[in-house]
Amino acid sequence: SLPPGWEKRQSRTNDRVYYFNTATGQSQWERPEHTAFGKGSELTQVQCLHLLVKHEGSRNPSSWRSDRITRSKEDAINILRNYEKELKDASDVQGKFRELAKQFSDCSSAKRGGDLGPFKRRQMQKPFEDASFALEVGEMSDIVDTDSGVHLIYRIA
Ligand SMILES: N=C(N)NCCC[C@H](NC(=O)[C@@H]1CCC/C1=C/[C@H](COP(=O)(O)O)NC=O)C(N)=O
Repeated sequence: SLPPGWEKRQSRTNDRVYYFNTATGQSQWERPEHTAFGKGSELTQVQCLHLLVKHEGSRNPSSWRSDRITRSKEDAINILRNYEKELKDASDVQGKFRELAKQFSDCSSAKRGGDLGPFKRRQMQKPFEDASFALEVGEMSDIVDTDSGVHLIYRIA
């Protein structure tokens, strides 16, 4: 399928197909490889999965998994590093991510495979927002640290 923001159109002058960039309004013959909202243009919203591991310093150290989360931040990071290794070896990264988030994420989004739904800037804590908006679709973050705990983020849209 085409990268987000592009439309395939039929040229009237000759029966060739061309590609229309709905973000900039320009057209081109070549099939686009990158999203129409290139690095330059401002992304207004993204959709990400996340896997949150809380620790004793989390702003809300409890979750559907545990009434009182007492693990150290260091242990939380080590736990995420193990998931990160598993994900990097996975053939279906998104499927594996949803599976791990469902089982282990300390966020209520676990029941949706870690899916937070689409969000705009200024909705999530800043480190999470910055990491999410810097990802390409299909890319996973490094470990991200917020007041909620430590996260892995996977951008899906
Ligand atoms: N718009 C959507 N879907 N929900 C509102 C999100 C509010 C936002 N939340 C976060 O930034 C944390 C870090 C990234 C995800 C997230 C989820 C937190 C993590 O768990 P908690 O620390 O709250 O116990 N659980 C839900 O909010 C915030 N500004 O506090």
